[in-house]
Amino acid sequence: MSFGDLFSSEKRHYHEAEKQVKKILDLEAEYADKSDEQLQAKTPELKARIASGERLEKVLPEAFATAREASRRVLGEFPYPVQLLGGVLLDGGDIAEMKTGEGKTLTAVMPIYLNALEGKGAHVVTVNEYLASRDASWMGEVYRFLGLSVGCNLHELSPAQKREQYLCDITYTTNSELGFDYLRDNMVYDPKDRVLRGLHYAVLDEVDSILIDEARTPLIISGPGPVLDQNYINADRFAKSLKRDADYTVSREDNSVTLTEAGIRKAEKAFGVAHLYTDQTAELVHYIQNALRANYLMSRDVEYVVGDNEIILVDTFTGRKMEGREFSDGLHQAIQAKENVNIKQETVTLASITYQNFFRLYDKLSGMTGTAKTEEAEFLDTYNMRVYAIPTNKPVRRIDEPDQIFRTRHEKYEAVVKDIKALHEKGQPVLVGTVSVGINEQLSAMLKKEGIPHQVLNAKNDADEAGIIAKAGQKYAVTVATNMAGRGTDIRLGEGAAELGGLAVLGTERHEAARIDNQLRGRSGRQGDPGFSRFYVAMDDDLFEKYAGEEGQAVIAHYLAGKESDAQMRAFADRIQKRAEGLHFDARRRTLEFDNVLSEQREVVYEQRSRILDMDDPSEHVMELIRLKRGEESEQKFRSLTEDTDPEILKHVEKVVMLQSIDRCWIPHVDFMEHLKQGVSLRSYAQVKPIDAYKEEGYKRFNIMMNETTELIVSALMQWAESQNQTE
Ligand SMILES: Nc1ncnc2c1ncn2[C@@H]1O[C@H](COP(=O)(O)OP(=O)(O)OP(=O)(O)O)[C@@H](O)[C@H]1O
Repeated sequence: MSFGDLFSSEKRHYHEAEKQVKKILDLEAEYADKSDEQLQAKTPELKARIASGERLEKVLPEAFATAREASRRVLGEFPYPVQLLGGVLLDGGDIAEMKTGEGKTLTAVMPIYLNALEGKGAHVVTVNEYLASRDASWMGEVYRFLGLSVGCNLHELSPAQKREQYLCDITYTTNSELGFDYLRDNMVYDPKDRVLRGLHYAVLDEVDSILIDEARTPLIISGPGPVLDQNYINADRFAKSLKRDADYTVSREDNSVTLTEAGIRKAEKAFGVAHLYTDQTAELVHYIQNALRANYLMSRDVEYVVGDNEIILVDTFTGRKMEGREFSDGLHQAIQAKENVNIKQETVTLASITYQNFFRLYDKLSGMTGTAKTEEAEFLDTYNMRVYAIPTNKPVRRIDEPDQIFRTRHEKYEAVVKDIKALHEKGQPVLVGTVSVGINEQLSAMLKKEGIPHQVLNAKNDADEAGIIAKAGQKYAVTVATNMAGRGTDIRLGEGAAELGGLAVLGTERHEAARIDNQLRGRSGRQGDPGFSRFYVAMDDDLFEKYAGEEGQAVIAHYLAGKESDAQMRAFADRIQKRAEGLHFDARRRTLEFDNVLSEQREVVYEQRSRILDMDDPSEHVMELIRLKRGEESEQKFRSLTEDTDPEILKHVEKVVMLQSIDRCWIPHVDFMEHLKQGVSLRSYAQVKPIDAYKEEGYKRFNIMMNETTELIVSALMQWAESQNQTE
């Protein structure tokens, strides 16, 4: 599809949505005349029509008109036409960009009501639990009035309670709780322990936070790894018994230790294996290799020091200790064995998924936010969601001033404080945005010195902050907040504040994404309120130090020498911000590419697990595996061994054993992918080898594992059967 086509398809789509809005508006008077009972009767009626095959698109105007009228009666809020437009686009599986204070919470009610009528569950996903609970109880009144059930899924709930929430027609929850529930559901041993029932339709509130900002770090469930102490100790003992050059050689150039032929023979003898390098001995080789590296490449007090029963890494460039950091992939444990300190248990990743791949599992996904247009291409490319900018209910009156440019941060903060003081003296409310908590506190100290009373927020307590930020529009209020603080709460102007010019937003630094800057600006000027926003930029800001590069530093030097104008530096700041955005985009892309490898396999494994979980009688499957792997004779033997066992118990055991085998094969694979991802030189991995190479490697390993799975199932069952035989 060319851009031109895309553009016209978007226009067509938008046009269709407008037509739907008109239909909803046409129903306004008719629905206003209905009694409560008549309005409530629409729910079963529409449900039945959808169940008998009527298309959602067809039912939409009536469903929206119903929810709209119910909102008026229950909440006293009647959705504006622009909210209807936003709602229709949400139903279409796209992103509605609606400015702060336009009433996104209410907008979502209509498409959620409509999609819940299908009876498969509709989810509203927010970024924190405070918002989920607030919106569930606030909007919940409308749904309940219309006869639908509403749940709120929170972290603290038990599986049984969670299940109850997900069984409601509509469920409010957070992105992380939802993702973890999905992963946990795929790790259960009894289908009754699952909490979710499919992923049907979701509206993501603050969709850019969820799908862009949080998309860099996947959701990971980890658990204790195998206890390996003895293996490390054995390998260490073996390594220490070797003689340099006779049994092993060291190459400092490529930082490696290699066993000689004699060394290999010794290893085979020491560990009782016929051949050291085979498929079955890979794990052993790994232990030996780590023990060799620990003993002959890593030097105490150079690469690490031994602390209070622990190994502490040393940065070999600066000589500084790196507390809390560890060598990966077993080397740390090998060094612990070498130095005879406690061997920490390893952790393994039991399951992981990126938000990208998780949310793509929904039949239909939509989202809303104040700021998405800047990331339009990524939304389309990654999620196949289009971004529509919804016009505001009233024209925006806020004035966005050009950035103020300073030579140094010091000068900048002095100017910020001076401006806050002036605004505060006349009573105009001020919201000061900072990128980091550190700056937040520094500014607060400066304000204290000036005797300016103020509130400080740094996204640590969502519920308290919502209360504070809601008051940021009062006369004389000065609020210093990090970007994320109190998100999702809109700021209404207090009495007399509009006459003073409305809320003043001062951004003390340009963020690494323009989108986040826009979010801050958008805090002011809601529903046609007056207000202004202004950013302060200094040449030694983090943004430039991190992303300007050499040529950028030259531009800055020019400016400092008086050779560039402020206007040129504004354009320069835009350019550097774009560069930062590009790099972050690349990072998300890479995370996703790694996860894509896992994703296809996750599908197979989770499906296999599900199939086993849902099996009434796994015996047939087990028999087939045995027949396949071991032949008729084993089958006979197995049957005779298990003949007297209670068939119900046998079924249960067979199931659990099969599930465990799948997990045992799957987990190291996930962990392997994690290693790749977390590897120090992730970037070099991606540069040196094309991603496809990893994919192939993944498949290869996976195939082996699937074969092993069958092996494991069979041998575990045989073992179990034999033990049964002995005890009887
Ligand atoms: N149609 C309406 N009529 C009257 N009040 C409304 C309407 N829609 C929303 N509101 C009110 O407007 C305020 C802002 O709503 P909401 O918090 O949903 O805004 P928002 O778009 O989500 O903003 P934010 O970006 O802060 O999340 C709320 O107090 C809500 O009650």
